[in-house]
Formats: sequence, C-alpha cells, structure tokens
Amino acid sequence: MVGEEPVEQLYFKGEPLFTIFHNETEQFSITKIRVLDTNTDYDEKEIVIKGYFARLQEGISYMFYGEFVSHLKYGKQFSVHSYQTFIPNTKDGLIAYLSSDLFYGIGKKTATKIVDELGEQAITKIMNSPAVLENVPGLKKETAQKLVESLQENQGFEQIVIHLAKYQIGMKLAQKIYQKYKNEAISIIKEDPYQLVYDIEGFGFITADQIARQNGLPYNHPNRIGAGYIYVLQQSALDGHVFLPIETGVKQVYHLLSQASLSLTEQEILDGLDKLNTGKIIIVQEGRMYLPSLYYAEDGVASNLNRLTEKSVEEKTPLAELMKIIGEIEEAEILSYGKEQFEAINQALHSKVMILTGGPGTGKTTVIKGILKAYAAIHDIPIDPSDYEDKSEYPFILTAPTGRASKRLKESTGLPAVTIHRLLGWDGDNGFDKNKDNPLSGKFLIVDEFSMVDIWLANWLFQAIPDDMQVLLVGDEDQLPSVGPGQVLSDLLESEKVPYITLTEVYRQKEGSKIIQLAHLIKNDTCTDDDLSNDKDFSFLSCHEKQVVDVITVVIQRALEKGITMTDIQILAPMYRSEAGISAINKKVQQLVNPKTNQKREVKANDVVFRVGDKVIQLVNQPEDGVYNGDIGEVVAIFTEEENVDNTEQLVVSFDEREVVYERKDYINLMHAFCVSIHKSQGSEFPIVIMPIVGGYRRMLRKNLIYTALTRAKQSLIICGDKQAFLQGVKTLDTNKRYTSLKEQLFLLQSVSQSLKLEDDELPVEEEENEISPYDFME
Ligand SMILES: Nc1ncnc2c1ncn2[C@@H]1O[C@H](COP(=O)(O)OP(=O)(O)OP(=O)(O)O)[C@@H](O)[C@H]1O
Repeated sequence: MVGEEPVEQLYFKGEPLFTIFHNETEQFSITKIRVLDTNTDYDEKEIVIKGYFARLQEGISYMFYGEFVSHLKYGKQFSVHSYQTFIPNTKDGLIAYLSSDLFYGIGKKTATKIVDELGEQAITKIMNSPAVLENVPGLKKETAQKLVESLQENQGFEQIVIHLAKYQIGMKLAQKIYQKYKNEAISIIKEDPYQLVYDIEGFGFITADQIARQNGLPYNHPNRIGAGYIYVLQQSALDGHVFLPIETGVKQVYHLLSQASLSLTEQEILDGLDKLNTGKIIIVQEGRMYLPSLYYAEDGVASNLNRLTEKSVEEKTPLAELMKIIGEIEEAEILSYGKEQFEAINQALHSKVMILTGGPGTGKTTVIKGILKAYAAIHDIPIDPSDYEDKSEYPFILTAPTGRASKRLKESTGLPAVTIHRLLGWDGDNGFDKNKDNPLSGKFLIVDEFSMVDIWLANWLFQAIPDDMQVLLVGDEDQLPSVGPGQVLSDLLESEKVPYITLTEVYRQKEGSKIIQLAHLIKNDTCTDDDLSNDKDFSFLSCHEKQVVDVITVVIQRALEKGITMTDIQILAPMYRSEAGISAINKKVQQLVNPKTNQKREVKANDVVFRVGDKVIQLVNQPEDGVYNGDIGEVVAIFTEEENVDNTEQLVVSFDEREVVYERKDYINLMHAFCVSIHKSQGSEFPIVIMPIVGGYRRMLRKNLIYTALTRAKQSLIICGDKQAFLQGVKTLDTNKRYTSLKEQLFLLQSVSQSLKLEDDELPVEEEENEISPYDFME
C-alpha cells in the first residue's frame, strides 16, 4: 500500500461492484462494494459507500475510511472520508493491478515485465522516480509516460484526501484542491497552505493557519499576510463591499493574524499590503484595497458604460411623429401616458443607456411596453417574435436577474424574457459564453429588477453588450441592494452619469390600493400608526410575538376555507432562526396545509421532512436543470431506490415549466417555501403576502427590507405582530454602508449627457396658449 494509513479509523476493504450514482462535475459517487475486510461489526457481504472519488475501478481493491450513516430507507451506508487503492504486495496481485483498466496500453505481458524488473515495490519506485521504467526491457516511452500519469492521477488524489483528512478537510474540498494543483497539491499544502486561500473557493484563512502550525511554518511566512488580506476582503464581499478602506482592512487583518501570534505589528501588515499591491494580488488605490475581481468588475462596468454611451442614438424621431405613434399605442392600450411616462418613453428611445426607476405601481412595466411598441413602430418592424423567420433578427432582449422576475416580465409584456444567466449562456464551471468577443445580438436590451444585479454580474452583462445596442435598466432603488457585492443601481443613479427618469406618480393607488399607498408612505418616511388601519387589501393583526405563528396559521386556515390555495399565499419573514423565524413558521404551516398521512410519501433530510405536496424553494442556481435560486415549486413525487432505473431515491419538484429530479445529496438545495426570506423574495410578486413583524426581528428590521416585502403583495397584505416594531423598522435606515467606488470610476466617463431634461424645444408639456399642444395628438 502506498502512503500513510490513518490510525484508529473505521475502514472497509472492498472491491467496487457497481456505481449507483456518479456526478461528473463534483466527482461524487455512490457505489456498492463487495466487503473483503472491515474493522467494524458489519457482517454483510456488500455495503453502499458514498463520497468524492477520483475514479473507482472494478476489480481493484480499496481501503475506505469513514463512518456509518443511516439512510431513512436504505439502512446503513458508509460515508467515506478518505480512501486508498489497496495495492497488492504479491507478484500476481501487482501484475493484475498494472494490467487493469486503470492503466491504458498495459497488458499482462508488459505488467509482468515491469514487476520482474522492479519487484514488489514497483509502484513506490515508479512514484519516487519514473525514470526506473527506462530499465524495463521493451517498454515504449509513450506507454511508460501514460503509466506514470495514471499512477500519479490515482495515487495523487488519494494522497491528498488522506493528507487533508488529518485537518478535518473533507473529500469535496480535496477534490477542488486536486483539480487545481494535481500532483503539486501535497507539497503546496505542506509548504504554503496560504496559497489555497487565494486559489480555492471555500478554503479559509483559519484552516490554512492551522495547517501551517502543524507543519511548523513560521508566523511570518511570506504568504500569511497576503492570505489574511484576501480572506478579509472575501468576507467583506459577502457583506456587499467592493473594497475596504485601507485603515479598516489593515485593522481587520491585524486582528485576524494576531489571533495566533502577537509577533506581527500593524506596520508589518501595512508593509505587506505594498507587496501585494506590487504583485497585483490586491489592488490598492485612493486609500482603498480591493480584490482584483471586484476592482476589475467595477472598472469593467464603468468602461463598458463609457463605450456604450460614447456614440449617441443616430436616428432621432421628430417629436410630432413620436406623438402620433404614442397616441396610437395609447388608443390600443386604452390609457393615456402621464408626463413622466411619456418623457421616459421618449428618452429611452433616444438614449444609448437609460435607467428607469420608480416605486410600485408607477407604471414601469407600462412604460417598458410603450417603449417596445414605439420602437417597433418607428422602425416599422413587428414586435411578435413569431413574425421573424430568422430568430437571430429579433431586436428585443428582455431579461431579469431571477427566474421569477424574468417570468413576470415575460407575462407582463407577452414577449420572451430570460434570466441574465441564461441570456449570457452561463454554464456553471466555465462561466459565461457571451462576452466582448461573442456579444449578444439584438438592438434593444431591457433589464428589469436591476437593483438585484451585483457588480460581477453587471460586468459580465455590460461587456457582452455590442456598441450599437440600446439599453434600458429598470429597477426600484428603494428595494434591498443585490445579495452579491456592490449597489450598482443606486451608484449609477447617484453618479448622475447615466441618464435616468424617476416615475413618481402612482397609478395603482388610483385603483384604491392601500398596499401601494403604504409603500409610498414608507418611501417618503411619512408612515404613522394611523396609516396602519385595515382596508380592503390590507390588515394589520396585532398580536404578541409568541402568538404570531398561531395567528399566521389561523389566517391561512381561513384563506383555505375560502378556496384560496397556498400557491397564491406567500409568507415573508426576515430571519430563519427565532420563535417566529422562517424555519418555525414552515414547520407549523406544513402541519396545517400538508400534514403527514399514510398515503403521502415523505423523506427526511437533516431535520426537514419533505412530503409530496410541499411548497419548496430552490436555493442555488442549477442551470443544467433550468432552475435558479429563488424558484418556487411543489414536491410532486418521491421515488424509492427500487422504483427507478438510476437506483437512487428521487424527489421530483414541479416548477412552473419543468419538473426537476433531486437525489438525496441535492436535497440541501431545497427548502420549504410556505415562508421564505424577504431577501429571497426580491424580484417576485405574490397575490397574497402574510408578513410577521415582531420585536425579535429588531436587529433585521430596516426600511428597505420592509418596503421590499410589502411591495411583493399584489392583491392583499396581512401583517401580523407588533405595530411599534413595524413603525420603528420603517424609520430605521440601512446604516450598513456598502463600500463601493463605481461612482468615482464613472467620473472617467467622457461623453454621457449630464442631464436628462429634454431640450426646451422638445418639451411636450409647457405649451403656449393657442399653440398646438403635443398632447393634442395624444387624445
Ligand atoms: N398612464 C396610465 N394610465 C392608466 N393606468 C396606468 C397608467 N400607467 C400605469 N397604469 C396602471 O397602473 C398599474 C401599475 O402599472 P405598472 O404595472 O406598469 O407599474 P409598475 O411600476 O411596473 O409596478 P410594479 O413595480 O408594482 O409592478 C397597472 O394596472 C397599469 O395598467
């Protein structure tokens, strides 16, 4: 056997029989093995093992180290933490191993020659010095090289797994490390674990420091300070920051590094920053420090906006003609655009890039439709994609950051709309297919819910926009900022470097919506106790924190009795853990609306029971299945291992347009969705929203959070809980300022118009008496 053998671990020695499941990207496998030996009390001939393996070969024996896990339906399985090929130490065994399918081009004859020449320690000898193969008579150079490569690949990964298991690092991370460094991995881990903080997503500074300690590396290891900086900046990006001021960053790095040793001074840490800057590992500018990916993302957004706005829209539509066209659209739509709305349509048609912003019900969607129709009329082209024989000629691109938001855009415009990820051809590992060399094709791009777009995605998007495309960014700046770093929409607005129109007149309110009225009161900081009185689409049910979950269930019960389904009701809360947190609410509501019965199948994963009929939410982007973070669906079937050809338990979730099959290891990507977090609800709307607000949420309650939740409700909003907590929350501004510098970068922009105001002679509003008003054309 090659390598060190972990002591006192449960093990199975066995031969793979067949693979039950294998995920190529993650190299995760579930395999049935024949048991050859074990130090456990397991006494059956076969066992199912699971873990992250490079490649398991039938006919080869392995040592698997790990622990038993209990599967609800299939009983005992062995979860593998590390493993090694069991290399036989007999001549015959070695010949069989070398002539197995693991080694291409080596048959029994060649294997025998190798073993005759190198003896029973052949593998160790080859691993130590591949040149020993030159002594094997008649062995072709090419075959020898392939043998070494395969050996290194198989042995290399196992060695890494064993090595990392000592530091409690699992096989999943080991897999990533191996993919990055291949056979260099162990020496890098031993000599410079800090490098992994730079290179491997999910590898933290504290782990690197522990490995360094155990390998006796000095506290002033040249890469330690750098890894500290990278880690601090990565963590701050999770809080939405694009950079950290040097002083703040240095303090945080000092704090992090001095936890293990006080031998470093702040000055040394500051000096370290200089070197990192010189090596372009961290970008330092204007008293700020950035991760390069964030610096270049901001830089990219600014320079691409500059590129896009350098040229202006060539074709100017005379005002009279535009009036006529818009008048016809108004007739067809049976409405009359307000001044701001008209101005927005006019300006969007004449701007290379424009932002359209405004609160709920101000007509953003109405204006989008107006722009599309007017553009089509001006260019005398059809708006319906089915009228285009060559689909690549279709000029409009409609997109939004989430699946639900793009679906809403599609429904409200009646035109195709996709997520930004799909538009740019995201394929997980390989990033985006669209970029400056392979740009989008089309003439007019509309991005809805732009407040949710972070600086990385904005950069990917903008670089893929060709010079001649017009762009309209639509969003509500009062909503929560993007989950990822940056605050692109509000930075662009504040910079005033990109033309924008803010719609302020509320149209839905005219239809008598208290929800919209409340949203605008919150927006304008004028919401008081008196405004919380019940109305036809709004109720505030005051109750104690301890009662709030029960009150929610009563509300749902009544709704169900009226024939309303859970598809139309969405509970939104700010936090997961608390008496009235998302997890507690989901548990209670599941009991009410989808209780356990003998007929309904269910599976348990960690602490959660998924049952057929449950409403669930997808938590990560899964482009290969066409489901994205935030998509809501329903569990429609559960299959046992015996019931399907893949031999795995499966849970099937129906989303709007597709069914997705989840295997046990993917259950972690799902959560109950009777209640979801307000952050996750961004970009979605629901007919009925129930919103608990209690003092226990205090730490989270902010104006933009409550505003976002409230504006998700289309027909009815029911708030349950504490009025004072609500009123205090809407007064509390989000003081967690995000450090971003897009505004400054935008000042580099050369040729963006400073003001959006239409030229005096173009103004459609202030007409002289007795003169013909532009509005005369619009009736
Ligand atoms: N000029 C108008 N005249 C009459 N009704 C209008 C006008 N503009 C918008 N509306 C109506 O007001 C309602 C809200 O408009 P719209 O959906 O376009 O707003 P929005 O800003 O997209 O809202 P939200 O962000 O809440 O989706 C719709 O019913 C729409 O038909």
